[in-house]
Amino acid sequence: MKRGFLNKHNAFGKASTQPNSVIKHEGPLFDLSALSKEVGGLQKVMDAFASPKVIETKSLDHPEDAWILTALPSQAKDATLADVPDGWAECFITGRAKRAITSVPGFPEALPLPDPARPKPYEIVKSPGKGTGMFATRNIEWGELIIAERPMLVIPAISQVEAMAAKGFAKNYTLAQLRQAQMKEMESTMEILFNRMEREYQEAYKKLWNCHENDGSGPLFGIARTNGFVIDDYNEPNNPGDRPSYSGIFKDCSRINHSCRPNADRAWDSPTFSLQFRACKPIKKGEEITITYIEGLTEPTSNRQNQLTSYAFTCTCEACSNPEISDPRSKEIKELLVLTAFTFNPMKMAWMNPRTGKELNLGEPAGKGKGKGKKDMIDLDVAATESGHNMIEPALKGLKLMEEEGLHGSSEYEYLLKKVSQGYLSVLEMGFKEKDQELEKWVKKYETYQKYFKSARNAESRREENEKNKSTRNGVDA
Ligand SMILES: C[S@@+](CC[C@H](N)C(=O)[O-])C[C@H]1O[C@@H](n2cnc3c(N)ncnc32)[C@H](O)[C@@H]1O
Repeated sequence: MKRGFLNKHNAFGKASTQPNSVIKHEGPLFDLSALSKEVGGLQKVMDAFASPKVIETKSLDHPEDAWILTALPSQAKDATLADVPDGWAECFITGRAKRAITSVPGFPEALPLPDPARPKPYEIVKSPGKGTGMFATRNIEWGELIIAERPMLVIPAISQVEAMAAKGFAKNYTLAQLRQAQMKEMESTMEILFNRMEREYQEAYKKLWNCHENDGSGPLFGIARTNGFVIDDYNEPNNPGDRPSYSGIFKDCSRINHSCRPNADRAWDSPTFSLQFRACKPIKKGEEITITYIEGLTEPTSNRQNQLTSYAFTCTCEACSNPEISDPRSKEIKELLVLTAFTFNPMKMAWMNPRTGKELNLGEPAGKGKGKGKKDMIDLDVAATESGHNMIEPALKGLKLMEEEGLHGSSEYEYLLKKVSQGYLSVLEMGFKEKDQELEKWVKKYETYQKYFKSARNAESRREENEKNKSTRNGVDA
């Protein structure tokens, strides 16, 4: 892949951070309706595409739907990274998102240091066959914070760009024209954002990988599409399917390569305005630090490879290199995950899929007791005991298989830890005192997992907290 091509681009002028002034788009972002009437479509008139019209404003209070360019956390004019080592992001966001970001309690908190007593745990160096990557400079423990980093840029995620474009462009555009116009428009906005970036960030940005060089993305937007991490907060209401609306591009985090059996996990933390990565397996000095770029790590190898096509590489991780071992094991894990998701409904005396509300045809619930008979007298206690027993066995098996498969950093692993703990809790409540130690062991494991991997503060943690408060208020055990 060609590198260094960006140096020639005329967008890379003098660095000018404009921290306290806000640049606002004037009029609709994607109104190219006049051009769409041209015979031959937009292709013919690429140079005539409207560039975003921007006006400077000192106002800090913007209408909810206005698209603005702003630095967050805001900085003094001409601030440098030497003055503000935690950094800041040049953002292209709505007035609504800016309000949401800045109203998070504690914003902008200082970044946590990985471990002040120990040397920096990573370096960015060449990774054979993968360009550049992040490598451990010392042993890193399970759960340890590897890096907390603020984005250099925050821009609309691709699904949000599409939602905006669908609204703003003329109806008679073909899909290809629409895509072309989106790309052109985003590239123009990226040029303005880039020119606002601090000089050191500009240099780092230019060096990031671009796997969208030949699809019309434009050099700056191509880099953003290759290196963006979804920011799990501040969603726009017009984004279909409640998908994350924003994406962040990072100096170091964006260098982390993919593995289907990753050793690090990430979470967005709103008060510090940073993305945080923790080791989800012990990592040895010299080992590459990897994350997953895709969903569904228990999917078959071919599905995972398909999901990676937009990144233009073929994964060669342990699982992708040994599909004959990995695929059947992953299939079994998936089945166990489905099984443990079922709950026993004592009113119906049946196992229910909580998502579909349908009964599972498993036969009788396992275990001893009078609840075994389908039409027996309904006995909530017995049903709960059996539900616990039934949950423990598949969950333990799933955990073991996940460890063998190298998936013990995944959210499914946490889910199974919870299921085992719940299982032991329910059998203990029924008087099986000998299970006390087992319960303690698994609850401790689950809580330790949560302490590290659920420590970030974002929309998800707020939602979980609300649900917990709601169920406590209703007198239900949280
Ligand atoms: C976000 S960048 C990661 C950093 C990048 N390697 C670099 O040099 O800056 C994503 C790109 O890295 C490369 N990459 C990531 N994971 C890889 C892997 N497992 N094998 C080969 N290439 C990989 C691909 O080119 C991908 O498009």
